[in-house]
Amino acid sequence: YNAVNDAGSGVGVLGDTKPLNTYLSSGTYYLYDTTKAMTGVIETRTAANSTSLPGNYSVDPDNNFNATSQRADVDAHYYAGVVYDYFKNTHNRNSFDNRGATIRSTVHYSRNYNNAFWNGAQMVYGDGDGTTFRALSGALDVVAHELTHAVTERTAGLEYQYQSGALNESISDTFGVFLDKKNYLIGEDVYTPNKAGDALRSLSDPGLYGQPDHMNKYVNTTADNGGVHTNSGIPNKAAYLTISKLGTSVAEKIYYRALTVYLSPKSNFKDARSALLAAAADLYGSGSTQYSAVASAWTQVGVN
Ligand SMILES: CCCCC[C@H](S)C(=O)N[C@@H](Cc1ccccc1)C(=O)N[C@@H](C)C(=O)O
Ligand SMILES: [Zn+2]
Repeated sequence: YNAVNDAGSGVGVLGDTKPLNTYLSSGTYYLYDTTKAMTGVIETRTAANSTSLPGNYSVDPDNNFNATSQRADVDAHYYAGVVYDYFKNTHNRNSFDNRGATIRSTVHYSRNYNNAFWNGAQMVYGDGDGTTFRALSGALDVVAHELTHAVTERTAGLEYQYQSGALNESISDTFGVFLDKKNYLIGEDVYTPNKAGDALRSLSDPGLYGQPDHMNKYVNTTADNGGVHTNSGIPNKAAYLTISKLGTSVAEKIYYRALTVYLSPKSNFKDARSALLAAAADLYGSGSTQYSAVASAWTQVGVN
């Protein structure tokens, strides 16, 4: 695309000011980013607390998106650009389809909606109820989580249930940590705004938030598509052990190669171990320290 961008600015969910790539048309500024080397654009819309998607474009008369009601829009737009840049610059992937597809986000979905999701076509964010969550697009790891679901859907296609679903969830959390490097927590910037220091999940200690961190604690349930948000703690712990040992820049190459070359729709945790080992072998050799670090991580969570 690379059309002219009308650089705007905005205030995000946490009250921080950030630059925005916007588009001027007939005297109105749109959250419509044409600056990326992609066929499509990055566009942000609002459902205005309805559940109808995709909703209308987020607009502003003076290119300063600083109204309180625009904070979720600002962060969804800005962080979508950050995640686009990450996949392009770090993994040479051009959007979730690797063909420059438009990245569409809709904020203000429903009322007091304590969640965010990828619906197969776009990202969708709730505002939270102000107690459990504040607007979910306010966290980079949430945006990375959701956009990674799109990448997973176009590559491994991990079925969203039982072990393949927990793996799907874990891949999204893991790339959330690859993007939001400040810690191994997930959702901390938007979870329980009135309570400091907690998070929705922890990769370093899944047990802190009620998740298993070893196969012998796997939860057999039909709830939540077979416990995909619970059992993700096991591959999440393996990811933590891998990242803390090898560093982000090595770990993210192993994970991206496993996701795009070796994992498939019905892959379970054991298949994930094999996929990550195969990727590590391709990248660093089967006798490498990287390879043995991956093997050790999965052995430590009881997946051999
Ligand atoms: C609509 C049904 C729910 C779909 C699940 C989406 S992909 C999901 O996993 N959402 C994340 C949102 C998130 C991500 C990172 C940090 C905080 C919150 C999620 O973990 N949702 C939890 C609350 C859940 O659905 O149990
Ligand atoms: Zn998810």
